[in-house]
Amino acid sequence: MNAIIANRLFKSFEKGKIKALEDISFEVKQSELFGLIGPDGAGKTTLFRILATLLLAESGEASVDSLDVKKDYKAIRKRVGYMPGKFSLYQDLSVEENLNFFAHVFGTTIEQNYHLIKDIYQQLEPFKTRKAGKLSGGMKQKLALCCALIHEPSVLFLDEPTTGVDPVSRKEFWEMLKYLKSEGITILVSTPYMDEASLCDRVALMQKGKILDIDTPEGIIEKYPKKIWSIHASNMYALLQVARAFPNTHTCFGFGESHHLTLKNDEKDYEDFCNYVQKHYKEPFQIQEITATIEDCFMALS
Ligand SMILES: Nc1ncnc2c1ncn2[C@@H]1O[C@H](COP(=O)(O)OP(=O)(O)OP(=O)(O)O)[C@@H](O)[C@H]1O
Repeated sequence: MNAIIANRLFKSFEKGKIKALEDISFEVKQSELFGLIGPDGAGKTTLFRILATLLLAESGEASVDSLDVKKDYKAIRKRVGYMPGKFSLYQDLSVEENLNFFAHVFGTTIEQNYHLIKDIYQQLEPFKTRKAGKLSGGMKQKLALCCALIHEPSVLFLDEPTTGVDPVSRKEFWEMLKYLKSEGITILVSTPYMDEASLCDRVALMQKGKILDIDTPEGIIEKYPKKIWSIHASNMYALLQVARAFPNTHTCFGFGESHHLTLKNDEKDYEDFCNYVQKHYKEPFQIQEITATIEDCFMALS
């Protein structure tokens, strides 16, 4: 069964000048961990706001748990946990006060749904009297997740929950999401970090209000259309200049500690490329065929 359906959603701002969403359609199955992957301005927040019934689309339909976002907005709000990207907590309230506040709004108590938040809450408990504004980034995100879960939602909307969070907390956060999924909760999560795509069941790659592709992370990688190589040398900048000057270079981008290279005619150009670099870069360099990452796929699609 589909827990979320978006069908041909359009939304623009400033009298149509900014097209935030253009023909967005996708479905998320029950208990699926579905990622919206895309850079700033892709339209992720706008999409969350429409699905969370906080904003109306110009056209198109959407439903959450088979309820219509327009007609049934009150019922949807009771079933959905929404963690907005911009901070959702009351900075001057303590950890415990924030949780109690959200529980009270939804007519429940911390005790009633403790099983869902137990693992995260135990990490927060030593700081329960600390004001939310004084927590670290990772702790704030954990508290915000607890607050979004307090009424035992069937669907969770998490807008960039790991942005600005340290790598250890990011890892813990994703482990928590896996647990929540195993509890039957459907999760729609957005992230600008391409490496987090592999942690989702399926992802939609988004850019400038459009969906470029929807698939499992493995499916997206399998569809990558070209051979790809990683190149490395002591002077990475000079290597990039030379690699880009080779007439049959298709793309060459800096990628962490190496550059990722594609050639117009794939392996047919490989030898000529190596000879060209040897001639113009003059110093030793390493080249190795690799499997594309989600980021490579994103670049190829955009
Ligand atoms: N209320 C608004 N008024 C005008 N433009 C808006 C409004 N909300 C969003 N936009 C614009 O719509 C586009 C999509 O924005 P959105 O916030 O949905 O993207 P995003 O993928 O969530 O990126 P970010 O992480 O920057 O929020 C952007 O160009 C943004 O500037």
